Amino acid sequence: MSLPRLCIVATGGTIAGAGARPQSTMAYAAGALDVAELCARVPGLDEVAAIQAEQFAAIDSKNATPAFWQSLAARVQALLDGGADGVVVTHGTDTLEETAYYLHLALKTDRPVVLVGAMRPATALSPDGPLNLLDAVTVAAAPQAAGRGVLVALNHQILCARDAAKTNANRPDAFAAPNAGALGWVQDGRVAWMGRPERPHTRATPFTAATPLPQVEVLAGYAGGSAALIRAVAATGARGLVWAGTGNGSASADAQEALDELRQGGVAVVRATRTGSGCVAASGGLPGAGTLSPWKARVLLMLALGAGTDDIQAAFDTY
Ligand SMILES: NC(=O)C[C@H](N)C(=O)O
Repeated sequence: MSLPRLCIVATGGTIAGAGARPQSTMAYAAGALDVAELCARVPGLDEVAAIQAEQFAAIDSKNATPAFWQSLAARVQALLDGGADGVVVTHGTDTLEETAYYLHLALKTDRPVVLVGAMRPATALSPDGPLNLLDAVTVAAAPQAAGRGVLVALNHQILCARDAAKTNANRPDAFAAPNAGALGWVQDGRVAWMGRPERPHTRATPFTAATPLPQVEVLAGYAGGSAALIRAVAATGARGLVWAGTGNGSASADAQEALDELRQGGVAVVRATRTGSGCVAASGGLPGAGTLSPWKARVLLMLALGAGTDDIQAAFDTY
């Protein structure tokens, strides 16, 4: 039986990080190792799939931008259209959840696309990257991965790109899907599936890598926060603002007044929560982000505005 033909698209991050001190998970250069070195550190990779590897970028994911998402999506789409059976993207963990959700909404494919990263650099005493990469390739090679949209594989878990979130700054088990749980698990080279994404993704959205991504900002609510920051958004040229509100997306009386002014001035404002989990409904004339985190709500708001969507709440209720 022939092996699936997978592409590994490397973008940098700690998974490709190298530092001088083996105990350091802070002082290292993200993206220092190239994709050939990354693959060479994973014994057995070529027994799971026929791998074609390419270096797309070598960035720390804190420096990822919407333009980066678009060019990455265009490249992954080209590889899939060119006949790849699936794609694994190695990525820094800091903004992996944003890139993953963007790809989940913008790619037009049924084939598996799996994002993977690591919390410890490749030169650490016990790096988590090599097993994470082997697991991600194992997931992308699994026939049942097809049609589940973009997946995130780290620390044995398979998460839906819509729900995956970095929930810890240091630990190898940093990723979770607080509102949804795992779609599956990888253990000893075997994949156990637990669920499928409920909401439309990939082929079932109107978004593509060519959808414009207008500027959308995020501001957070906190005790004594200044409404002046909210008012200042109008002058930045932003088309949208995600309000990472306290509790269920609430805003102080001052903040609510400033948010209303912004909305009346034509900026699309969406309420989300700073709590890390839960569901935010529409309130006070503002649409609610539902179970999306503020960062994911920003991705969807950019795409919805870029696609000319009139009913923003409907987009949040759908995707
Ligand atoms: N663990 C990591 O990958 C963090 C790194 N700063 C990055 O996002 O590129």
